[in-house]
Amino acid sequence: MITNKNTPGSFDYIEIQNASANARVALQGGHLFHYQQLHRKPLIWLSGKSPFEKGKAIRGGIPVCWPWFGQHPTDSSLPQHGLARTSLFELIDSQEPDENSTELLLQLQSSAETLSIWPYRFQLLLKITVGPALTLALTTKNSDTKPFTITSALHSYFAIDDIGKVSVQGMDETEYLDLLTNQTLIQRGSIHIDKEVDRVYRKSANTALLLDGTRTVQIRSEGSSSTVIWNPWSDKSKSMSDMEDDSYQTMLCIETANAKQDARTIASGEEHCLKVSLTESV
Ligand SMILES: O=P(O)(O)OC[C@H]1O[C@H](O)[C@H](O)[C@@H](O)[C@@H]1O
Repeated sequence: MITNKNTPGSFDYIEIQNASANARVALQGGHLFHYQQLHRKPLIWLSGKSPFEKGKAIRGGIPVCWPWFGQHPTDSSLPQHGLARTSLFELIDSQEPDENSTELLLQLQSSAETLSIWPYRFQLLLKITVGPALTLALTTKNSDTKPFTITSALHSYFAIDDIGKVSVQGMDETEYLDLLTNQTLIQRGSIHIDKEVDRVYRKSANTALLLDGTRTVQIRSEGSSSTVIWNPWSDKSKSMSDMEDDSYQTMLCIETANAKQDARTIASGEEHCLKVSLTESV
């Protein structure tokens, strides 16, 4: 079942319920902010202090960072993580192929407003499939006459039981850029988090595993060879108005990205798809 809903502040979202899972997707940002398999805990984390306000990004869920990830490369006055996450997408198609699966197709197209921030014509399509797995496929189509270069991320916030028990597998021997120190290092073994972490793993494998002591999540990426791992830890959580002080203990971002050297140049008329598929097992 697909239902149009809105919060008391008139923040529009779509609620999906089928035989295997339920989910919620805001039209602002094409932002999935809830996904939960039947009889399981939510897989995707959402801050209890997240604003649902027009023009402000939701804290949690899977923000679409596009057409740049992080700070704009030349103009730091432009919004962090690009223009998509605060722009209004439209729902252009929805399907319920069987009782276990629901598909939404959302679109953002260039407009006078986007052109004033980023001077290229584009069509951005986000296909979200809610079922036993959660899949997001973000397709960038260049409808301009000149090529453009994007960085981007499907910035997934995972709900976890206890950050102290988390390990992320699949990055052994992978080079990463530590965004906190600007050092390039090599990962040895699994990733464990015991402090603030903000890293871009380069040439990362297509599959990573997140284990938190109670469940395992398989993260399969396509069209991406960079993965961002982020946990703000205690001090930064306290400094962020949209996070609860101890929320760093129950969330971890593992972001399927085209970040840093993994930027993609798309020729006029061409397209690029960044995709992630999440499957949970106990
Ligand atoms: O606060 P936001 O703009 O949502 O960004 C949240 C985080 O996103 C990514 O993980 C970046 O690598 C971090 O540097 C940033 O702090």
